[in-house]
Amino acid sequence: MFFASDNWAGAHPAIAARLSGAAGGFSAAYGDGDLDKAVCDRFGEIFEHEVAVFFVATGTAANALSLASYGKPGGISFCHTQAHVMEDECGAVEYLSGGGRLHGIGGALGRIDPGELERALDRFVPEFVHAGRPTAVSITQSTEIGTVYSLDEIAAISALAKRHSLPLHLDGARFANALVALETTPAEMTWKRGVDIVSFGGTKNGCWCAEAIVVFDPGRARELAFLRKRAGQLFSKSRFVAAQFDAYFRDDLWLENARHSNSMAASLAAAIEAAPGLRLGWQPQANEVFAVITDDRAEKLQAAGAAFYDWPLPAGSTETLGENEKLYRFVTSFATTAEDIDRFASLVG
Ligand SMILES: Cc1ncc(COP(=O)(O)O)c(C=O)c1O
Ligand SMILES: C[C@@H](O)[C@H](N)C(=O)O
Repeated sequence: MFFASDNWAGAHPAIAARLSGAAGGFSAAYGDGDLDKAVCDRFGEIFEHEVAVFFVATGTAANALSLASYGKPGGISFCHTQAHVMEDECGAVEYLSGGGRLHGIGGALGRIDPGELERALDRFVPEFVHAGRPTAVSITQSTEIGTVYSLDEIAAISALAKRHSLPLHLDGARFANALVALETTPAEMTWKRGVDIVSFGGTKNGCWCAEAIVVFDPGRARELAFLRKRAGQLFSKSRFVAAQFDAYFRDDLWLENARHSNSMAASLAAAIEAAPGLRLGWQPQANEVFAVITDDRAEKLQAAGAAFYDWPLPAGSTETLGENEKLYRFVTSFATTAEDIDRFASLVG
């Protein structure tokens, strides 16, 4: 019963097999191989748009390089106050953008509040050097607390960014989970709603180690090519990332994995709601479940083998924690089974 993170899950067997299958023979290196090109073309088909694609090793690299590619001296990227780029990337954005800053915007349940974003952006007077200057807006989809922006919410944030001539970045470490939750298409959830650049995550959804930056304006690609190399993120044997995405997209495995992961989260949430003395922090929309549990019961669950950990209450939460209660985060994955959920339910019942 490992609910600590989908980063704990292994690789899907089909992806592992494809990776091994790509091991033999020779292929041009550094992204110039036939498989690299075929997979990049596949990204274009999936997004229904001409794209430039850059494989990188981690979601942090994808986020930091995406925002750095729009960086300028005094640049500021706007993100949610509890965004991963703000709280869990060790200053990667600031470092790779040569000193760019992050400005946190509030909003309930992990989603940027458009009114707060508008007020923050309106405070910046062009060319007033002392304050620096906005360079990008970044949203996380699905968010760090398992919620999802609706298509209209993405469009509203994008409209604000565009009013200030800013690009919109989407941290899609869990892109597939959000996509199937909204039952929409990659095009509808990105460029058709004004998203300019995507950190496209595969690692948490069945890949060994496969992340990609997807750029809808190929004119910006040249900058990213140099930023990626300088960051040490250009794989020499990039065919092994391409092979993973080849299997990931084949027969819509990526969507099947995400649907399974989300459905396991819904089952886990139901088990929590049915359990005496436990309660959900909020309804999950993707593959992350947050629950309020007393310390003693959490300890018993962890002693029985359930891996999960406590999490700070999100901004805008109406939840109040009792003296011996904490909020805990549970993350499901393609590898979570119904037996895991049943075992958890039997322990909390
Ligand atoms: C929302 C979000 N974005 C980005 C990342 C970064 O991914 P990585 O840990 O591979 O750098 C994570 C990590 O799990 C994440 O949860
Ligand atoms: C750092 C931690 O939050 C990681 N991104 C996870 O989702 O497990």
